[in-house]
Amino acid sequence: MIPVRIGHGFDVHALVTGRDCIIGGVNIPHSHGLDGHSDADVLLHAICDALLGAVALGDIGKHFPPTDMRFKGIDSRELLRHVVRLLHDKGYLVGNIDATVICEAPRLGKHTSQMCMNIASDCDVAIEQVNVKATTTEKLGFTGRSEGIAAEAVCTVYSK
Ligand SMILES: Nc1ccn([C@@H]2O[C@H](COP(=O)(O)O)[C@@H](O)[C@H]2O)c(=O)n1
Ligand SMILES: C[C@@]1(CO)OP(=O)(O)OP(=O)(O)OC[C@H]1O
Repeated sequence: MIPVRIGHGFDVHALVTGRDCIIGGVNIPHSHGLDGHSDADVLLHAICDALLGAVALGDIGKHFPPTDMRFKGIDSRELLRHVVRLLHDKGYLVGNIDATVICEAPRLGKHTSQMCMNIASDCDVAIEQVNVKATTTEKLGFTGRSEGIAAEAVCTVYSK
């Protein structure tokens, strides 16, 4: 068994009216929310993909197809906890997670510590093992025009 593995995840969701803006399990007050089959938590989806990638288990769409009504409106923290169980079943534990959310608005600085707490709890790790950052794209591109929000995540996992 490979003792340490890394994973990478990337996700994008469109910003629309009439939806909640849930990022890292935090419902952030904002004029627009994120569109998707689930609660569209772009950050948790990038983290799920990083963890799945680290243990070569495919991607989020393979495990939770967007055509499956069981996942309509689902809280992505449930998806993350399921992914962590799969990782444990494969004999691995989460090492650390570092993630970046990319958007002009909402401002995320005051919410990142709660996001880290949610992620650490769902991944069964200490808060020191999780980091969430935010950046803009200086008004450039689809994130710069606030058409959507992107997130990237990298993680390490290690064998039990
Ligand atoms: N949605 C965001 C974007 C950024 N921040 C914080 O602002 C800092 C500067 O952003 P730049 O895009 O100019 O690098 C960034 O480091 C974050 O701390 C934010 O809170 N919310
Ligand atoms: C999370 C899932 C669940 O059906 O739905 P979406 O909210 O559309 O999110 P996406 O990042 O496109 O990943 C696909 C699905 O697995």
